[in-house]
Amino acid sequence: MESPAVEIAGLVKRYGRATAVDGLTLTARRGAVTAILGPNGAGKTSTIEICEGFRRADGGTVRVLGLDPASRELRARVGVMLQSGGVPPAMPAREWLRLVSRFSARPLDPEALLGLLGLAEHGRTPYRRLSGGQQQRLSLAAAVVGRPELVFLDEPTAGLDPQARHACWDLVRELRTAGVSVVLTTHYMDEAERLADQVVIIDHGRAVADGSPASLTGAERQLRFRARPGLDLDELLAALPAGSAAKESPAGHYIIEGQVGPELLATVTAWCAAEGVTADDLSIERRTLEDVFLELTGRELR
Ligand SMILES: Nc1ncnc2c1ncn2[C@@H]1O[C@H](COP(=O)(O)OP(=O)(O)OP(=O)(O)O)[C@@H](O)[C@H]1O
Repeated sequence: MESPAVEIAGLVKRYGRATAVDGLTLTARRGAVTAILGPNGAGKTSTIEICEGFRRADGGTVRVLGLDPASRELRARVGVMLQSGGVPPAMPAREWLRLVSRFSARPLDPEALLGLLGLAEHGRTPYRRLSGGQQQRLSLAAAVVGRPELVFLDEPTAGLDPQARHACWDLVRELRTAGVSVVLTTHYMDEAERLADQVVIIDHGRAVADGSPASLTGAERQLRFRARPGLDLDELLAALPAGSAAKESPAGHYIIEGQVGPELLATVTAWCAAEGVTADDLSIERRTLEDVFLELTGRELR
């Protein structure tokens, strides 16, 4: 049987006395997009860098395409998006991409990639004169130009404008269609929800949730509205059908769960009217990945 794209079991990474990754276990499937989410400092970059062979683990096992991450064989098979670029400052964008493509036996067309990522007009611009977002797109192009089997993308769309973000998403979808495995980290929940086949949420260096976006958010719908903070939810609950739940999170934002149908909707609006409360932005929605993320990882800043 073909080995998974990435298989991590009981991974531990320490920096001095601090434990950044604390027994992380996850499997990223071949040909799928796996998104690793987690608050700042959760251990995402440490994990990715261990998979890329840039850092050593202090415990546990990591297999990338069935091999040790340090294996030389992986260099030609794995694409890595470097945050700092690793590009000589005076190197024009097109020349860099062409140079990187020559390391591969079957590269993608550098010109097509430049076009896809909106860099065609900047092909002659030295790397140091590209904007931050353009440099980032060039790093993304360089990670995939060698037609790798697996790509690691650490926050590929951080700081990109909406157009560039959509172009990046299109590229990731094209990679998946071509059978490439993609492992990415992101702080954008909508990005994970749109792109990922599998989402792994990590917190304090451990996986706290793992599954498809739909399985994590569930099928249940919620009724949401905004109103003045501090409504008496016990009183509201007493009026709702049995089995309902109500919470205020954050202040002034109300979420009602249960059998969300006409009866519940009518009861909530009637109760609000009786209280003299206007329910703003009333909507019926499924839980979002952001809801799940905040429930699992809390609201404290890291
Ligand atoms: N080289 C290092 N030396 C010491 N501590 C480090 C080093 N790299 C990371 N850490 C610490 O390890 C923890 C995990 O960092 P890591 O960069 O893996 O988190 P992350 O999930 O990628 O965070 P972010 O979302 O902010 O990028 C943090 O507390 C960080 O301060």
